[in-house]
Amino acid sequence: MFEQPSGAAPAAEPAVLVQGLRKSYGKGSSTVEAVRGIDLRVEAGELFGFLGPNAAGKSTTIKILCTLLQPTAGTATVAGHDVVRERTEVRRHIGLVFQETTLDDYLTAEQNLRFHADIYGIPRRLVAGRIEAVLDMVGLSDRRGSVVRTFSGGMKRRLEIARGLLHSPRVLFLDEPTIGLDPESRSTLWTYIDVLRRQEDITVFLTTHYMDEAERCDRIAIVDQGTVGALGTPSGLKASVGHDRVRLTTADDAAAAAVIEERLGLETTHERSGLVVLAPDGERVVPQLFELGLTVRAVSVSRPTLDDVFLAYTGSRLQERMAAAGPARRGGRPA
Ligand SMILES: Nc1ncnc2c1ncn2[C@@H]1O[C@H](COP(=O)(O)OP(=O)(O)OP(=O)(O)O)[C@@H](O)[C@H]1O
Repeated sequence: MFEQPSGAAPAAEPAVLVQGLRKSYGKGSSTVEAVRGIDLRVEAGELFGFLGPNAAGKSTTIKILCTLLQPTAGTATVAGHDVVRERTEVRRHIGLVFQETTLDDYLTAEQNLRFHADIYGIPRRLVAGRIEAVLDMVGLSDRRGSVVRTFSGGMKRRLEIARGLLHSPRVLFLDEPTIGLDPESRSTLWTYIDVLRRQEDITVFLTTHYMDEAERCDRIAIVDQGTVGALGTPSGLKASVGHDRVRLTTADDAAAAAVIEERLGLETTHERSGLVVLAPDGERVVPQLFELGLTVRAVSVSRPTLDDVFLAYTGSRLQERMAAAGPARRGGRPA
């Protein structure tokens, strides 16, 4: 029942395996069902994304996978270890970067990393080399001696990723890694995430509400109200919601619609912007429109986006939901 990543043979042991996962907070009438039965399988080496609006249950799921919360029901394994019964083993194999920063502002970048190396019991002879490697990976080697409070938001996030990688985890969890960063820092951070995926044999599991970040993933799960609405590759999910849209302005849109439907057998709709032709391959339709002898004044082709996928599977647009939640709701708990 689990969908495999395209092109890759399923590995013997998945990086993450979740079955029937549920989590409720509180008791009685104030119970919040944050996760309502999630199943998923993430293969080793994947960049897997959890895409969803505020309060969808993304952070709750990630916290369960990182052993920081106990599920109410269901099971989950990470790197082959049960998140409830084998917490120590799970923790040894994972790296975490959460929304809230947990760096010590008064220590240097290197001191923060050494502190982490001590906690994880990384053998002393390996520590210097490993610190060098992870700082290099996130482009902070030349700032190793600077105290963290002098860092920008983007640099801090990169240092946190370096720290998460220090003990060579098999799965790196990133909970909204670019939240609060400006567009340039977001883009820089993604450059480094790409570098680390090339250099480390690692699975990355991330949560996001940004469509462009979801596009970068090998596969994504669309999460809403504690359940997975859809799961697949970004291109597969987009293909699953249907057709390209060819927008047209003609001398007579009603007459054009009739000709297109009759001669090309394609469905049309009228929108404020003009006539829209729905076609499996929009680019092929454009020359056919001219061959029909229509007086076309403007034409454009657009493909379904992940936002269209989100709409198809949840009944509303992600950005509308985020806007409705408001800036004060970001990362917050229920009022
Ligand atoms: N400690 C808690 N106590 C009570 N309710 C909680 C707690 N943590 C989360 N919730 C509730 O569980 C639901 C899911 O929250 P969660 O943080 O998992 O969502 P999310 O998708 O990560 O959202 P965000 O993008 O805002 O971080 C929300 O209704 C939230 O208010």
